[in-house]
Amino acid sequence: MNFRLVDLSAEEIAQQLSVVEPLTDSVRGLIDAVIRTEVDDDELNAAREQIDAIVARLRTKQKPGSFGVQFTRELSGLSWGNAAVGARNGIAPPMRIVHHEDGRATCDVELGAAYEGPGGLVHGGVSAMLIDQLLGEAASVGNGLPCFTGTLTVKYLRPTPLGPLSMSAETVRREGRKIFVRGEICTADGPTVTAEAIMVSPKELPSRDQIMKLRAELAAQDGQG
Ligand SMILES: CCCCCCCC(=O)SCCNC(=O)CCNC(=O)[C@H](O)C(C)(C)COP(=O)(O)OP(=O)(O)OC[C@H]1O[C@@H](n2cnc3c(N)ncnc32)[C@H](O)[C@@H]1OP(=O)(O)O
Repeated sequence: MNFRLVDLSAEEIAQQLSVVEPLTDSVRGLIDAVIRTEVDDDELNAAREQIDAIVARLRTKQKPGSFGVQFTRELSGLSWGNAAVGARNGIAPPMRIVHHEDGRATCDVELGAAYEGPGGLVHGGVSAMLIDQLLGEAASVGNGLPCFTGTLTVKYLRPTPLGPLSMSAETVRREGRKIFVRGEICTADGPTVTAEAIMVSPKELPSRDQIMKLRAELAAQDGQG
């Protein structure tokens, strides 16, 4: 797993997010506009040239590979490339704000044209991804144990319309490193999707000793700087 410590304060993270989140929203706007625009072919070609120029501008300085998951010294995870919730990922549905209360995770999301499967309806794989993420967060944050999805079972009760949706997830029980969770996606008329999962906290997570060693290395770098 691509795991890295970064030396950023809460203020520095907030500052970076204040720049990155509007950029990601603009990318989401671009994706939506490309799907729905009715301008003519000349306009489409002109738009493509402008988009290619922006891509070239961003590529002048770029990380190799993926964003990975960076952790602060306080061990907050910055998974900004994440497919479901990445702050820098315009493909990720806009579901970054997740509330945790009494072991229950809840989240509101509004899905537009980019998430369509059947006409006017949410793609089943998108529903599975959204609920998988929330189930994982309920298991991980609710139990203080970082978890991977072991088994995910999704039941599509009725079609999920594009538009505003609310989601919830909670832990049902825990057996050692296995956390059994359940959740649902709802419209104002009630659930459209229910899901159950077994989330497993991997035995090969970086140990506390490894994390402390990385923190000590960062502190030593500070001393040299
Ligand atoms: C805030 C964070 C939100 C996170 C949301 C993340 C959502 C994701 O997308 S995660 C990515 C998708 N998932 C994966 O890629 C997982 C791939 N699989 C793996 O990495 C491993 O197989 C993993 C971590 C599931 C288990 O590995 P490991 O720690 O070696 O488990 P292992 O020691 O064999 O088994 C531990 C227990 O879990 C059970 N178990 C193992 N794999 C599974 C499974 N796939 N499903 C159900 N149970 C399982 C075992 O039976 C065992 O149970 P028991 O203790 O009762 O005998």
